[in-house]
Amino acid sequence: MLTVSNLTKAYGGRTVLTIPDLHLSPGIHYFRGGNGSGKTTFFRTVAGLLPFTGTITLDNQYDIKRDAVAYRMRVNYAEAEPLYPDFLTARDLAGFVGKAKRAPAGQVNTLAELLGVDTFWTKATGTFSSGMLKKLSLLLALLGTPKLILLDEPLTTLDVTTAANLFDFIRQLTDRQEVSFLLTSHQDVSLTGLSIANVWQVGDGVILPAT
Ligand SMILES: Nc1ncnc2c1ncn2[C@@H]1O[C@H](COP(=O)(O)OP(=O)(O)OP(=O)(O)O)[C@@H](O)[C@H]1O
Repeated sequence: MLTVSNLTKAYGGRTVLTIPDLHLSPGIHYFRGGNGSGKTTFFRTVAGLLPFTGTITLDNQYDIKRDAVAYRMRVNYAEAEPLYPDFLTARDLAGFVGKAKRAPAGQVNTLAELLGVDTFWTKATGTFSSGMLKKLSLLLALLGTPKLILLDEPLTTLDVTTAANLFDFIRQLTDRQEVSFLLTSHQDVSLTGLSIANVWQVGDGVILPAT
């Protein structure tokens, strides 16, 4: 599903990740590691938000650099701590992102109800609690017809009902083998109820299968 080759990611000349060769099969992948180990850097790089050296290819077809638009249409990302321009509403952002990601008719409203974003649809994000920001970021990451969704710390600040709805929805998508997910969490991922077959340890600048 995702192939990473000869990747090096540095900030200001300091290398924080080196990934010679990583193949991720379809399904749900959990990345664990201590604070500052490189999980968010890896996710932001795979999402196409950070420059890097090397190659990232989706489905042996879409190269993140060569096929930049096609790749980004198929890879969505929810930040661990999302921030938006504070004057925009949930409706504004879902409208923009839904259009950019070519969301199918009705998808925005269905997801807004699933995640409870409909209850604060027209409020400015500057007035949101951290849980409301998290719900909106998860909604945005589900829009369109992605093949891969990256969720950085989806459990933090999410209320129990919304978390159950979200993970039920993810289970349906992965059962139908439509979408793959990469997750990070400092909390117990068994709380998601998802069957996570692939666990990776991030640390010392590398990513290795967890033992
Ligand atoms: N914008 C940046 N500029 C410089 N260094 C950065 C930047 N972002 C992250 N780093 C460094 O890169 C390393 C990896 O950070 P990253 O945020 O990827 O870790 P993480 O595993 O997501 O951590 P956490 O679990 O605390 O969220 C750390 O040493 C961090 O200091």
